[in-house]
Order: sequence, then structure tokens, then C-alpha cells
Amino acid sequence: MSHSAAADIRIGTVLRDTYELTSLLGKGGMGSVFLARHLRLPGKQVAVKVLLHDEELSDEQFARFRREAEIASQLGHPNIVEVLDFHTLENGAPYMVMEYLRGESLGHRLKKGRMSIREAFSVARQMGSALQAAHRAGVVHRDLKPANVQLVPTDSEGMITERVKLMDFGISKLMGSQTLQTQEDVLMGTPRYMSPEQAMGKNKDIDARTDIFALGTIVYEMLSGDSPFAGATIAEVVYRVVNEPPESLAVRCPDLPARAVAAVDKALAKNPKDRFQDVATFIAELTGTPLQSLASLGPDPTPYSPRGALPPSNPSLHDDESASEATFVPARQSAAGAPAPAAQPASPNPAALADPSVEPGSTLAAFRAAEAAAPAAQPSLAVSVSRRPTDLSLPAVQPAAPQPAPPATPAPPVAAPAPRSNAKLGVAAVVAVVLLGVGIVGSRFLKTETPPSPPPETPTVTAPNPTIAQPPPVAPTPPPEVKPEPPPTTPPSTPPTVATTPTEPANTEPANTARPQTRPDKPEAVPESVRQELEEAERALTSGEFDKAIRLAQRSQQTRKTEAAYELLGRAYCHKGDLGNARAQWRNLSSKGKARLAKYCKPHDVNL
Ligand SMILES: Nc1ncnc2c1ncn2[C@@H]1O[C@H](COP(=O)(O)OP(=O)(O)OP(=O)(O)O)[C@@H](O)[C@H]1O
Repeated sequence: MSHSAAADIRIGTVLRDTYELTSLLGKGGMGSVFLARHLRLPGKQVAVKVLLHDEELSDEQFARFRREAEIASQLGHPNIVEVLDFHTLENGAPYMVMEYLRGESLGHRLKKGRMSIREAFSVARQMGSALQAAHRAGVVHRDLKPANVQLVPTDSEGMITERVKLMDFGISKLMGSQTLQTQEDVLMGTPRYMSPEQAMGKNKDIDARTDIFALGTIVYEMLSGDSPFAGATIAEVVYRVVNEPPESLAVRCPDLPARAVAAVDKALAKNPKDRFQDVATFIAELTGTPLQSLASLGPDPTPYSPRGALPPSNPSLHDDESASEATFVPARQSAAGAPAPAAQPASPNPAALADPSVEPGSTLAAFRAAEAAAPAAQPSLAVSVSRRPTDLSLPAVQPAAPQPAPPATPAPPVAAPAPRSNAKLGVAAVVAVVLLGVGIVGSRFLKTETPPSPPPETPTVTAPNPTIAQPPPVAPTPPPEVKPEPPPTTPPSTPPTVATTPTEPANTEPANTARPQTRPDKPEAVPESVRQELEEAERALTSGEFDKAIRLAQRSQQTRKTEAAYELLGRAYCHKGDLGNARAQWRNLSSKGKARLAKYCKPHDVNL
């Protein structure tokens, strides 16, 4: 199954009558993040991440995005970004609403140089605390990097401190989950902060110790100003991650206590068995003070268990075998989900991998690396590149022979990925709104076309026009021609049930392209589905379910834009006291409709 997604969304758009997008905060591999204001809670600002895509969303992308929201919201930790809501635009594009984080990312901070030991320990402790909560709940982050750590200035005890917020659980792995699985032999993560087991594509070996390795690399960078596995190319970085110990922090940061130096060394051990086995021990060794948490005072929190997923079947650090057998191709693999054919031995393209213009730790670099690998691979090799650049699929890297790789030939040896089969992804978090019109309220004003136009199979991919505040998203077109219309048959105090401005009969133009047309004394010709949706919307409005009425009317507009829908929307927004959106509808009405809507809205203190 696929989900249509928004190709574009404008500042000023109002999502679900609640969040007005006010500016763009940034763009990531999966979508765009907007600053938004909550319309019913004045002064409340939130960040809204909308999964944008120019193609249809795969189940996997949709599920991953939703999972990110679910994980973050359920972990509920002061050092993990809070997720407040998850929903979809009318066209199916999902979005999540998060607390808005001020400040700067750790990645940004590190561009200014290394941090003091005190600062670095503070960040490390807060990250450790967040990870401890995640690991206890059975979640491994797997993409820890400075860009995913926000430093938020916070008022505390009369002093301004910086609170760490861990973000982006987009490729995290649920230990034991069968909801989304990760394919073997592909790289997922960001090379500079990737553990050797990730770099070798041993995804079934990924566990909490993988995050400990990444945390070790970040601590190293905070204290030294440099990544422990820096290299001129992706291949060099990956080679070093797998084969080379970093230069000792004792040299790079002479003031660091020996115990802390040893702690970072241990966190960066190539073999997970030689690392700390839990993050709390690492932090205690590094900083000399144990982590404290409320969870350690009481029983363990209930492990995170997403809808449809099994709870962790094995509480140990390793996944159970069944969980790791399933396949997850994180990429454009096939919209149809066709299984990847058996892999053949292949090598990445060293020339492309060695592009020195690309920053090795960057998402661009990861993206390039994955693309570079593609032409060199046999067609049957499932080299798959996600739209999310940090997720790259490369043939797995094998540990090299003991001698270090000469800088001029950094391309690592490549293993032949084993043949594999794809398991069907388990999560298809689609909210299907099934609208069945019943009743015939107002049908005298709506004439069904013969034969009725079928509604489109998928909604259009533009932002939902009627929910957009300022500027209005609908291309400005002149209002419909004003013509006399039959007198309303409803009581004067009651608004017309549906449009009373008739239109051309039997309009056969494509769905969702036409503005309402007016013609005197004739009922507005609409497809049957539109009529039913508008009738249901009218009933919802009458019973005070304004949001439902809006949803139904907007949905009808995906098939045909009618005067009736604009007017109904206008009335619903008036009930909600939403002047901006009421006006947006009002502009689309005939002058009669305008007058009618204005009159209707007046008692609601909405002056159009
Ligand atoms: N809750 C938030 N508050 C404030 N800014 C945020 C918030 N979430 C994300 N951002 C900012 O929005 C931008 C895009 O974030 P996003 O998570 O989509 O991508 P990314 O992490 O930069 O890239 P990728 O997801 O590909 O790793 C980043 O600059 C990030 O700092």
C-alpha cells in the first residue's frame, strides 16, 4: 500500500484547525520541520514535522515516521524531545507535532570547537540518561550524532543551563519488535558515528552497545574537537570505524582524567563484548558520578510496545533470532514491495566514494556513498537508497587484514551480501476514513449526476486548501458568477442545508479542478459521493461536530469543489470562531452566498 504525500505546504497553512505553520525551521531527509502556533492556546509554539515527498510514500516510510512519533511520545523523558500529536493531512501526508526546541544543535556547537570537560560531561550525562530510558524500554536509537542532539537554554534554580534533548528516533530499533525489521548487509546510520557492527551491516548484532559506541564517538568529539574516525572519504571513515583505534584522548585532551580516557576507549571497543554493557556504567566511569533516575527507585517501566508489535521477547541486549531474520529495505527498493533478488558479489565504486568535496560525516556524503555503490553493484544487489540521506544501503564492510589501509586506497573490502528475502512490513498505520452518506437531507438542492463520477482513488497531494489561513492556498480566482437563486426553503434562522446556488448540470470535468459554477434556478450538479458527503457534513454540523463537518466537506472538495461545501465550511469555521478560515471560504462564494454566510456568522461574533 502507499500513501500520497504533500509535495508542498505553505506557511500559513492550518493543520487540522489547530496548528498554523508560521515559519520553516529546517529540512531533513524525511521531511520539513515548521514552527507553528497553536490556535486555541495563544502563545503556545510547537514544531511540526511534515513528511514531505515527491513520490508516494511507501508503507515503510509511513511506518517509520509514525514509529518515531510513538517511541518519542511513549518514552516521556526530559532529555528526549516530547511528541505531542501525530496526524495526517487530508491528502494522507503524516505529520507529528513536537515541543518546539530553542537553542542550537550539538553539531552546530561543535563547529565552534571543542567543549570544556565540564560542558562535555554535562551533555554526556544527559544523553546517557535519555539512552538509559530508551534502552530500558527496549529501544536502540541507532542514529546518534551531534545533529540529533539539541542544546536548549533552560531556566533552572535561577541560572540558565542547557538542557539536552535527544531527537530523531527515525531509524531506531525496537528490541524484539516484529513491527519493522532491518535487513542484514546494509548500512544504516551516519558513518562517523556508526559502530563497527553497523558499518559491517551486521544489523542483527545491533543493541544498546551500538548506542554506547556512538555516544563514545560524540564524547570524543566534544572533548577533542574532532571525530575519532575522521577521514577524507566515506570509505576511509568506514574503514577506520571497523579497523582502527582512534588516537588516544590522553593526547588530544591532556587535562582529561585517566579514568575518563579509559572509559572512552572502552566505549569505542570494536567488539561489543569489550564495551560497557550498559550506558549507566559508561557514564559513571566517564564522569565519576553514577546516573540517577526515578526509574531506578521503582519497578522498571513497561517496555515500549507499538501497536501490533510483540513486546520484547528477550530482555537481554541481543534481539532474538526471529526478529532479526525479517527483512527491511529502507529505501526506494520497490514501491510494490517486490522482494530483492539474490545478491551477487559487488564492490562499491571507489572513485565515487572518494569524492573529497563531500564531508564524510554528512548526510550528503552518506547519500553519495550509497549512490556511488549502485553502479558498481550487480543489478541484483539490493543497493537501496532511502530518501532519508542518513540511511544508506551499502554492501557490508568486512574487517580488513591487520595492516592499516594506506590513505590512497581507502576503499574497504566488500562482502557479498547473502541472498535474502523480504518480509512483509507489519505496520500499515493508515487511517481509512470510510464515509458512507445516509439520508437525503438537502438533496433537493443537489442533483446527482448521471452517471455519478467516482471519487478519486487517492486524495490529491496538495495541501488541503480550505484549512489554509493566510495567505489562502487556493489560487485566487474570481468568485462564481452571481445569479439569482431560488428562495431558501429552510427556516430563516437555519442556514441552507446545502448550497442554494445552483450550478451547471452534469459537469464532467476532472475532479477537484473546478470552482463552483452558478446558474439560476437549477440545482448544483454534483457526483453522488459529493452529495452524500455534504449531507453527512451537514448532519455533523447540526449535531455540533464541527471538525467532522469540516473534514467531510473538505473531502467532498477533493472530488468537486462546490458552493455548498464552501458555505458549509464557512459555517463550521464560524461556529469555531475561526475568522481566518471562515473568510477563506467566504471569498469563494457567490455574492448571495457571501451575504448568507455573513448573516449566519454574525451571531457567532464572526464578522466577515
Ligand atoms: N522539535 C524541534 N524544535 C526545533 N527545531 C527542530 C525540532 N525538530 C527538528 N528541528 C530542526 O529541523 C531541522 C530538520 O530536522 P529533521 O529531524 O527533519 O532532520 P535532520 O535530523 O536534520 O536530518 P535527518 O532526519 O535526515 O537526519 C533540523 O535543523 C532540526 O534542528
